Amino acid sequence: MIKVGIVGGTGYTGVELLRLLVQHPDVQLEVITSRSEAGLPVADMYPNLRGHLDLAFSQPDVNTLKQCDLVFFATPNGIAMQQVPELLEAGVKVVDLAADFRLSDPAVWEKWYGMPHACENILAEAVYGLPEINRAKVREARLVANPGCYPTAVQLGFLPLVEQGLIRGDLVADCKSGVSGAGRQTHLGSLLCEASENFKAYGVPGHRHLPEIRQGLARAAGHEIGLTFVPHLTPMIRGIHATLYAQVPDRSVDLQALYEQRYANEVFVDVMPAGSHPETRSVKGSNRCRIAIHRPQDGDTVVILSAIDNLVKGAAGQAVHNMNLMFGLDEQAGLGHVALLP
Ligand SMILES: NC(=O)C1=CN([C@@H]2O[C@H](COP(=O)(O)OP(=O)(O)OC[C@H]3O[C@@H](n4cnc5c(N)ncnc54)[C@H](OP(=O)(O)O)[C@@H]3O)[C@@H](O)[C@H]2O)C=CC1
Ligand SMILES: CC(=O)N[C@@H](CCC(=O)OP(=O)(O)O)C(=O)O
Repeated sequence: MIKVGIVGGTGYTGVELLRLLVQHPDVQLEVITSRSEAGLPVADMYPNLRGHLDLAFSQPDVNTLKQCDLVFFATPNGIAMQQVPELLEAGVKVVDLAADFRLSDPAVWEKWYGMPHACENILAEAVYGLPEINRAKVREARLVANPGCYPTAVQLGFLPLVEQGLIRGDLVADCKSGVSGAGRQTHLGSLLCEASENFKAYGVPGHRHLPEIRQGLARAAGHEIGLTFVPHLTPMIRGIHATLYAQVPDRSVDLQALYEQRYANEVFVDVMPAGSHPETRSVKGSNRCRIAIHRPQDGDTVVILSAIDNLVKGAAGQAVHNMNLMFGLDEQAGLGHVALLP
């Protein structure tokens, strides 16, 4: 059994990790931290875990975490990078659900996250944990940077086009997220009266996922790619829906076949029949990304639709997938959940 710790067990991604890990055949949960709830049995706070987990929250303490084989950080940005060097030194593997190790250039990190990077020296060894691109590297990694939720949906949607060099001009990613994407901490925009019966764009001048998506697409293409990324907040709890636009002048390419071949061996990416409309509820609670390709009759514009659950494929599920790869387990272990519909 792999001994696992979670730093930040009271947040939405933390409790989603717990939901997945209590059902994982190869995992023993050792440590679940919370500064605010230390001492409280986890199942008292999250009754969905009653009967599945007999463990209390504890204060984050690096010496206790060193007893684990792997630690997930489900904490705000800037926390993991303060403890990761010591954990790696002690032989503990790490998956960070925050952004601390996603951007390879520390200057870009500082620009977008507003603080200097605490351990630039280990940035280079961190593997960007999108298994559909980096499976082999994740298998060898000690430190995995779990991708952001929007970057997961957008990169998986654009990758086959970008890898084949089929795109002309800039890309557009028009994305919508449920409110759980903002986390469990209190802030005005997440209140029922603010977020329900409402729909709005945000972060238009520049969202911190923009450099992450551009970095991933540039690596796939071998050169920089222009991208307009506009996130929106929708009145739902879970889910991301990305409507992606690309100029693909070459009409001779069978895009449906291209996508089907690219993801043929990817159990967590479902290329739907041509002309489908993936819905967020068709991935709710599951680790799937569902993708559909639309090629209108006229013009060069291709429209790709991509849907994920932000807390699963966009966070905790992808983190468990990465753990499975890092420990040579069945990739699907603990991730067999069918989406909740309706
Ligand atoms: N929500 C989402 O859809 C996604 C989130 N992410 C990322 O995952 C991370 C967690 O997100 P989410 O679960 O939504 O966040 P939440 O705000 O819901 O939870 C944050 C957790 O971190 C703990 N925490 C906060 N500060 C510290 C600290 N200084 N030291 C140790 N623990 C701390 C909190 O518990 P306590 O204060 O009691 O210690 C809490 O358990 C974030 O970096 C987020 O950007 C990534 C993809 C998707
Ligand atoms: C709806 C909402 O607020 N979503 C969050 C993004 C999700 C997130 O947690 O960011 P990371 O993936 O970088 O960790 C936001 O736009 O800031």
